[in-house]
Amino acid sequence: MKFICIDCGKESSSSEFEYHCTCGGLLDIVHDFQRYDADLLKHLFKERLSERMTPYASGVWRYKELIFPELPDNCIVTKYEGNTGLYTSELLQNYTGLKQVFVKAQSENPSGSFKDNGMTVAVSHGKSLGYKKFTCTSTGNTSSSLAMYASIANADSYVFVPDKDISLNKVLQTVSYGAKVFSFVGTYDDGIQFLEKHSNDLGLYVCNSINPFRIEGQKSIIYEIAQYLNWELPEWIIVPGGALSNATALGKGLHDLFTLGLINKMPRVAIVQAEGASPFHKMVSQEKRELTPEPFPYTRASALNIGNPPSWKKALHTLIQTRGITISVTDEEILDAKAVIDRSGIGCEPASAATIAGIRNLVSKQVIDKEESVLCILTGNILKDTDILKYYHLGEHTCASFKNTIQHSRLTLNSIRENMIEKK
Ligand SMILES: N[C@@H](CCOP(=O)(O)O)C(=O)O
Repeated sequence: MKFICIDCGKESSSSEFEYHCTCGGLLDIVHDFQRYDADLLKHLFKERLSERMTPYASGVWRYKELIFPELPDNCIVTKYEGNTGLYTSELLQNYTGLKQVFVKAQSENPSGSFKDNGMTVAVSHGKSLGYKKFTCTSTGNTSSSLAMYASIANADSYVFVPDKDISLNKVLQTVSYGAKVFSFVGTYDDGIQFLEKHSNDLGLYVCNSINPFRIEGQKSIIYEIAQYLNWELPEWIIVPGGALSNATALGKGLHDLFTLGLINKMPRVAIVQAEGASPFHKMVSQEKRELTPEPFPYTRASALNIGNPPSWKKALHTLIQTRGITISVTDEEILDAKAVIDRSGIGCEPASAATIAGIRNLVSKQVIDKEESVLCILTGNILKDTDILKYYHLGEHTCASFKNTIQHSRLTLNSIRENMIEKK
């Protein structure tokens, strides 16, 4: 394994682990895949599906050879993450206008978000280097995931969360797993800059997605999708875009699968941002070469409250290699799409629903054809943000196409029953 700077191309070896190159660019991990044969890999990954309670039962470590082959098994910190469901529903088909629409529910991960796929690898790497103190800045999913794995590794976690516009549920989850949580004035972007400057002095191992091991782990999401679908991917894969680690890992995973001959066609990728936090979409749609940070990002999909996504260059690479596109959607579109995902029995946090909202939009503009097959990645669990559920179902939200109101009345159970019999 080697580290290559995505800006200047400088190579460094795995013994000199840093998050950045000396030029300031982010690092990418490059493996030697020459030695692998596609059929042997398929066979190995299939055999491991019958593992139980071993690291290889994990939907991440099943693919260890493609993620972190050098890691000794006794350093693996796992909660058997991955192995999440792939679903479709008639409601989603009707809502998007597509005949074939799948969702991959990373929301079913142990801490309730896709971050677990990357976090198991980052914390395992940190452990292998002897770290006992882990850190991140977060809108709440990264922090919950880190806090959970750090506790399993018998280590400490120090988490920095913005003091507003994030979900309290996620902060409470983080605290409950045992993290020391610091609430600060500023955004995720300020937190990243702080950690980039000070984590080394503080002896902290950073678990945000500027850490390339996070990206290696998150690649497993598309590996798993490909394996479930017998190594034939849909024509489109859609992801929400905040810090852009999801889009980065997707592009890298697709590149691996294609290079190894595990798939023979690249799907197209669409990255969906929330209108109030869409610096990447603006850059792409205006054909600019540099991202202009947004100092005050705001969306109700709080996981996407990011104005200066650190991985934008890596995500741009994903777009280039997949003939990908970007789009932004309003909070209203996100919440209506979320209601449909929830009503389908799948459920998700608001950020995830940006995908379905994006698809609906792209289908109506005929960018995605109704006959094409589409899959989107759901990032977080329905209970990650209960304030939004209250707002949508009990509040003043009026434009919901699936408004699912709770019957509020002072009726006795008997009179409710009589009412129901009458309506039958
Ligand atoms: N929504 C994320 C923010 C991005 O975090 P990172 O792990 O990609 O650095 C969160 O849950 O914090």
